[in-house]
Amino acid sequence: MKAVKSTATFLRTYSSASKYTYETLAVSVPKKNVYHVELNRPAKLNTFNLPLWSELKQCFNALHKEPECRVVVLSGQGKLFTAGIDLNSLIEYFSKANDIDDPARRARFLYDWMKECQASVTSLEDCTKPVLSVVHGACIGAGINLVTAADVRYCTEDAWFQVKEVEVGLAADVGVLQRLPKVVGNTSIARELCFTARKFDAKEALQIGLVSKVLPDKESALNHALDVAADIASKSPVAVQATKQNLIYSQDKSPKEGLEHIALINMVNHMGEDLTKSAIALATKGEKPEFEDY
Ligand SMILES: CCC/C=C/C=C/C(=O)SCCNC(=O)CCNC(=O)[C@H](O)C(C)(C)COP(=O)(O)OP(=O)(O)OC[C@H]1O[C@@H](n2cnc3c(N)ncnc32)[C@H](O)[C@@H]1OP(=O)(O)O
Repeated sequence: MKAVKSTATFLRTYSSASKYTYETLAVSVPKKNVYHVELNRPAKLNTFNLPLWSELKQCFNALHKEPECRVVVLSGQGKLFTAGIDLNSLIEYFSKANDIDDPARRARFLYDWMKECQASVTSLEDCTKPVLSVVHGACIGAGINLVTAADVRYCTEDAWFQVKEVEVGLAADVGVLQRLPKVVGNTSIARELCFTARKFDAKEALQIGLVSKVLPDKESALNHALDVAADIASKSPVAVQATKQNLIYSQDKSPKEGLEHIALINMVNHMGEDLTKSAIALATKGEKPEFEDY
């Protein structure tokens, strides 16, 4: 089994990651054009405090614009992927809201916070680079909202999942209710998991289609994700990113609308060099082409 290289080695090799420095996230570039974003609050089980919500959005917005980034692998440092929202920050936030006497202003304060947290999760979809997520240990509450906004999910044999919000007394509000039914393509199981908040394991996650592969441990799961990411990164970034844009767009549109969307994107992209390069290489059985950053 290949070992995962240390972050220091990656940073030496691909120095552009040093631009991306955060309090709650670690960003490295383990392979050419592959960025690795790690939730980095291991002592607090990578729980979502205010800086993490905000930095996730900043990071994915920045990677969206980073020409050298073609694929993102998302994982968590420490013993598990994430234990969900930081309950202390949740309590602190509600106590701040309760200090606002006027109901209209209190409601606006709560609304604005929810919208910020939603935007943080949705930044994975807004980023046109494919996001491959790797869950190990546990993925609770906000975590399952997050990974359902990723393009691909892998997990380890020891992983478990929980849409825990109803146990915390709230209806999940950062994406899982909207995305999980589509991700698993089965509203009955999605609703059961959201209503009961029961834990489910890696085997069930694979069986319902939440994850596409279960790997023995974190090292093999990360290596697998990085290999898939490197394969995607070797392809035309113009083609890959248009594919993601259209898959996301088509999720809640008719085939006709989705087809119109891809026709509009491709009428521009078909004039680009990547199509010609790829077609010539395939037709002549030539070498795999290299593509410019995008
Ligand atoms: C508008 C936004 C809306 C978003 C909503 C999102 C909702 C949710 O995410 S609901 C889910 C909330 N999360 C939980 O209920 C999980 C709570 N944690 C646990 O059940 C256990 O910690 C767990 C089973 C994950 C792991 O247990 P273990 O025995 O291995 O570790 P612990 O000793 O419990 O935890 C280690 C330290 O982490 C702190 N911690 C764990 N979870 C949270 C959390 N959710 N919020 C804040 N802090 C957490 C725990 O207190 C320990 O800290 P310390 O005592 O300082 O070592």
